[in-house]
Amino acid sequence: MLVAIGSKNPAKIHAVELAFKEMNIEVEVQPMDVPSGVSEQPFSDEETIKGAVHRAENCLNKKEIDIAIGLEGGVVESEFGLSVCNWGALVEKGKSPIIAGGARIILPNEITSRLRSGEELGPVMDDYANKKNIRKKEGAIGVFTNGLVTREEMFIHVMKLLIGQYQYRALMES
Ligand SMILES: O=P(O)(O)OP(=O)(O)OP(=O)(O)OC[C@H]1O[C@@H](n2cnc3c(O)ncnc32)[C@H](O)[C@@H]1O
Ligand SMILES: [Mg+2]
Repeated sequence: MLVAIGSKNPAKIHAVELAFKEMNIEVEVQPMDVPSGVSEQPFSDEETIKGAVHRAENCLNKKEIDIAIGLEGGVVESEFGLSVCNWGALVEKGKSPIIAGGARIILPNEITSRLRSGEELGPVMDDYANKKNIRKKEGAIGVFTNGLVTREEMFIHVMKLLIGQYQYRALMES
């Protein structure tokens, strides 16, 4: 089975590959550079979900692919502070998108204030931790959980929520 992923970010690509592998489903994963159709830094669940769905749909439009995955990161305001959010979409040709969300944590104020003034989480995290390309590696969630839950691991969980729902739908339709 050929599965497209609408990103070239290794943390996302690995998560897709590892999730299918863990579930013993053989797939060829094809990373594709596609637009998310939302801002570089989505600021709500709705915008982040939209980005995930657009990424997946744009893969389907581009090539003869049966299933496409979109994974999108964003932030969400709350009474307790700004949290990271991550959403995934699995899109099958001719069917409605399957959607699932990932674990979230509240970001520290020094990160939050910079995001509220228009900066993007990726570069802000690199600056804060004095590292390069955190978004492609452990992610903000990895930094602030002391490496216990990485961005890849969080996306693997999102992928399992997507694949499980995909299998359930197939079962119900059979
Ligand atoms: O190449 P793409 O697929 O776009 O991957 P990305 O790392 O840019 O990730 P998103 O576009 O999905 O995330 C939106 C923004 O939030 C940033 N971001 C999201 N989650 C992050 C994390 O865990 N650590 C660091 N930056 C993160 C990211 O760099 C973007 O600025
Ligand atoms: Mg991005």
